[in-house]
Amino acid sequence: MKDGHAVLARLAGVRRSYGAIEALAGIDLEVRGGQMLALLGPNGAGKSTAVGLLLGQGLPDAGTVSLFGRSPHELAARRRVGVMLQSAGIPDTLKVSELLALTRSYYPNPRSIADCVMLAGLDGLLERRYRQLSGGQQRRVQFALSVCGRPQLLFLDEPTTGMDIEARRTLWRAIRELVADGCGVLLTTHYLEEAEALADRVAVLQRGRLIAEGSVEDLRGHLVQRRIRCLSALSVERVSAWPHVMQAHRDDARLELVTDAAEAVVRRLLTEDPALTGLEVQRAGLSDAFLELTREDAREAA
Ligand SMILES: Nc1ncnc2c1ncn2[C@@H]1O[C@H](COP(=O)(O)OP(=O)(O)OP(=O)(O)O)[C@@H](O)[C@H]1O
Repeated sequence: MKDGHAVLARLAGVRRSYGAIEALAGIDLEVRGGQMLALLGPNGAGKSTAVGLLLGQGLPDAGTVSLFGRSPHELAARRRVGVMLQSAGIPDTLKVSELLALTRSYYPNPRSIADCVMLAGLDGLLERRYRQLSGGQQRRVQFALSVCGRPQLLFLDEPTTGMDIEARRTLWRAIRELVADGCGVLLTTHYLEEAEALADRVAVLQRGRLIAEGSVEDLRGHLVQRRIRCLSALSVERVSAWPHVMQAHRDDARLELVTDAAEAVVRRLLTEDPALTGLEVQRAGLSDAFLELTREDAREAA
């Protein structure tokens, strides 16, 4: 099953406009086997347009789109793909077992029902009608349907929306197993925590352009900022005037600072307030990096 990290899907120099709206302004993107790429971006950034082109919905105005080295319009390429989209269009009067049987019948070498039940956590749901399931249970069935054909490439659009913590953990475990087994995954999500937990690579789209791409670590590395929290009587006005303090605010007794020179600022805090307690220094997470990247890009555009 494994063949290194071969490119399974590629967008090269892709442009796509809807009338005057440029949804994709020339992007290059690759999804590789055995890896998860998380595609992030604010609303309207062009994520669905990019995924749609890879699924053979429409054609780019310029550039090339390929799936397994073929056109996404070829059935042979699409057969190797699994899709879990938000708008699932599932015949909802059918039982879960019937939905699985129907979907499995489209594929030459489907997973067994038992495997699907285990992967997606469908215990006890097979004889229930789809429309009588809770939102989170329906998402699990959608996941099972997307993987039952043993796809080599899986598209997941906000897969854990509406799931409780336990169901989300089960799904994350299943996705990790698939990736370890060589499957390539393209995840689009607004849950940065999910991208942080699962993705090997992250690409950030904004206004149709790719503004950052790399590992979660690379993106975090973009940020030199640290967040310092402590219990201190020092005033916000006073610490705001110190070099390298970029933001300061107070929440009751708690003082919170953002700085690009944490060590120097911590030293000064301790010197100027020997009574200081509860010191915490936090590294920025993916969500901080994402916010800063998109803000920076918006500033440049303005
Ligand atoms: N069929 C369409 N007709 C006209 N404009 C469209 C169409 N589809 C998308 N757009 C526009 O193209 C841009 C990119 O939309 P797209 O749906 O790809 O963004 P997205 O990143 O998936 O957003 P979201 O996070 O809100 O789902 C938006 O400005 C959107 O309004």
